Amino acid sequence: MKYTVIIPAAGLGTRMGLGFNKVLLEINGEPVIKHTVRHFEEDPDCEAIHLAVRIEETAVMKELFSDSDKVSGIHAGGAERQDSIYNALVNVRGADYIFVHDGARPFLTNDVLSRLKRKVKETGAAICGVKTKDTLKRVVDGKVKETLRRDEVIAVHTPQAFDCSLLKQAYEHARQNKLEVTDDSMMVEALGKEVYLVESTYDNIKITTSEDLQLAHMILKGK
Ligand SMILES: Nc1ccn([C@@H]2O[C@H](COP(=O)(O)OP(=O)(O)OP(=O)(O)O)[C@@H](O)[C@H]2O)c(=O)n1
Ligand SMILES: O=P(O)(O)OC[C@@H](O)[C@@H](O)[C@@H](O)CO
Repeated sequence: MKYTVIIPAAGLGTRMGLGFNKVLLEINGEPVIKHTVRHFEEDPDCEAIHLAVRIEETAVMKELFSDSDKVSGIHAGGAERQDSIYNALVNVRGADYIFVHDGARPFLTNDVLSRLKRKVKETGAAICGVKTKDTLKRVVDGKVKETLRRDEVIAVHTPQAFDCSLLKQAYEHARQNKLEVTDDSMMVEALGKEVYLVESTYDNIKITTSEDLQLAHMILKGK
């Protein structure tokens, strides 16, 4: 199967507190976004890579990927992650499948990618995630309302993989209905479509806060 990947990288990285976009932070001598994009550069099934970037960072991103044949679109990001992805998505043509992967998740593995490819081919909508290790409770105003059934709860990661026409339909529907989402699956779920889960790895972290950076260095050391 062949696919196109959209990588949103147009955040501010506010929770990292660096004062600049965390995807440009160097780990192991290279910006996070370079590590992330490499997984798709090296995957023969990935035909094209589309990035959504902050307008002020367009030049630096173009420079970072100037030697890439696969990075075929660098698009202006939007106010929210979903706006950034939309701006890239409307420019994707001729793809059967679209994968969406956070620019801030640099530790994807080939096994996770392979599982997603198999599942999306079979079903049209596949996401990845891991079982949670802690007990999970729903808490409102500091008071426990309920304990969730852990066998029914998953911490969801990216990539998330979809049939191209389904994802485009889901994004248009979300825009028309002003849906605010935190992942792409939520838009497809809103259409009433089934989304299937495959296993991710605990290392497939999103670099979000400064603790994640320490974790990132440990993951790299272990590789
Ligand atoms: N308007 C936005 C917001 C986020 N992202 C991207 O979406 C991914 C996941 O988002 P998140 O971890 O929330 O990143 P930031 O928005 O940068 O972080 P923060 O919320 O702390 O500012 C990141 O690769 C980020 O660059 C994006 O492309 N456009
Ligand atoms: O923290 P935010 O809500 O900005 O972004 C979260 C998303 O990136 C996240 O839901 C996916 O990576 C899937 O976990």
